[in-house]
Amino acid sequence: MLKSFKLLFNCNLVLSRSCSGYVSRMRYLMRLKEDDEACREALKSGNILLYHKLAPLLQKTNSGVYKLACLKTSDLEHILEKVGKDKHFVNESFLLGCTDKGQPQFSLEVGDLDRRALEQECQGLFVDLRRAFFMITGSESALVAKGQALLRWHQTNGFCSATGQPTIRNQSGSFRVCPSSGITYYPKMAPVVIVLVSDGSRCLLARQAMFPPGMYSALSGFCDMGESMEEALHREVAEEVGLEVENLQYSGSQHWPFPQSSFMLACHATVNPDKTQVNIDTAELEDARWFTFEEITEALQNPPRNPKEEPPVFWVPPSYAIANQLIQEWANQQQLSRK
Ligand SMILES: NC(=O)C1=CN([C@@H]2O[C@H](COP(=O)(O)OP(=O)(O)OC[C@H]3O[C@@H](n4cnc5c(N)ncnc54)[C@H](OP(=O)(O)O)[C@@H]3O)[C@@H](O)[C@H]2O)C=CC1
Ligand SMILES: [Mg+2]
Repeated sequence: MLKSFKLLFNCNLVLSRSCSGYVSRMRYLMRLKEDDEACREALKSGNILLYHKLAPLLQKTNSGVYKLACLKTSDLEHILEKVGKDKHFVNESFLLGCTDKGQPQFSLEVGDLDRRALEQECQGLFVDLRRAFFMITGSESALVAKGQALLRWHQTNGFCSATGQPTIRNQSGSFRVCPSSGITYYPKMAPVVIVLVSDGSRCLLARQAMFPPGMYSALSGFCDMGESMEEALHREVAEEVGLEVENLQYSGSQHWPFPQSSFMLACHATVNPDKTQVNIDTAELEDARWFTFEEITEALQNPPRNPKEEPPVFWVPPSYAIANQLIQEWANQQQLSRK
């Protein structure tokens, strides 16, 4: 009894400590978003992710793998001066978040500066984001995507859509405002549903003509104005493959930076095993097919190393994509039900 009480007490202590750490970090970030002066101050001791025309800077570690480059602000000021730019340019950075230890993180676009000179000074490489996703670890993927998305949003929201006047950012970059109309613009994501449809023993994957050769993914589509996630899901499956789904089960969500920021809402769904005949909307999809557990397991176990150079006949999106999570979950569930 005493032992279990102690255990409970210790658990609560750990929970409340980690919780208060999380809460204080979120409150700190909230203050940086609201207080320009505090944000400028935080930048001085922060880390900055660099992007050249939206391509993030990666650095090779001693062990030969690539990681996202996070430069100290003071180091970056020095580098900027070396490539002929005023060091105060760092103030153009946007706040992304903070590390577990409370160190603020920012992103900065340096597309106007000489790419090669910067790469040399930073001992790194600017890499297209899609390629970068194959080179860095999963935990860095969300941060690098967020950094790019925020930069892109600011680049395309420089003018008020009501007055045509330039909008002005706050220091953190959490909004832009039009001084003339008073309209405040906040960074936006477009909601997208993504669904893995199963008939009980197979799952349905599709490909668009623009996908890399051989890659099939779960069905997806943008939500229409005023639609719920469930309505969008039913509609997209009906539109794209002519099927009626049931038993929707929420799986998770993900911010997706391509081609603009999407907010992916991922679900599983089933169809009646007697009604699995697909009728493809060829304007949207090049192909849609039912895949067996064996085909899926093979694809999950053997992801292509370099899909551009040696595309396999069939492969699924890589692990950083939420489509991969859906496919993994489906395969795990199939495995359990076969035991
Ligand atoms: N993370 C993941 O695992 C996955 C992510 N995705 C992402 O999901 C998103 C949507 O997928 P997709 O199946 O192509 O979508 P849809 O099935 O809705 O098809 C795209 C269509 O939507 C139009 N469109 C483009 N942007 C928007 C918008 N913001 N709102 C409404 N309609 C729009 C396009 O028109 P137009 O003719 O102008 O191009 C195009 O006709 C994409 O960004 C894709 O990259 C998809 C699969 C997996
Ligand atoms: Mg679609």
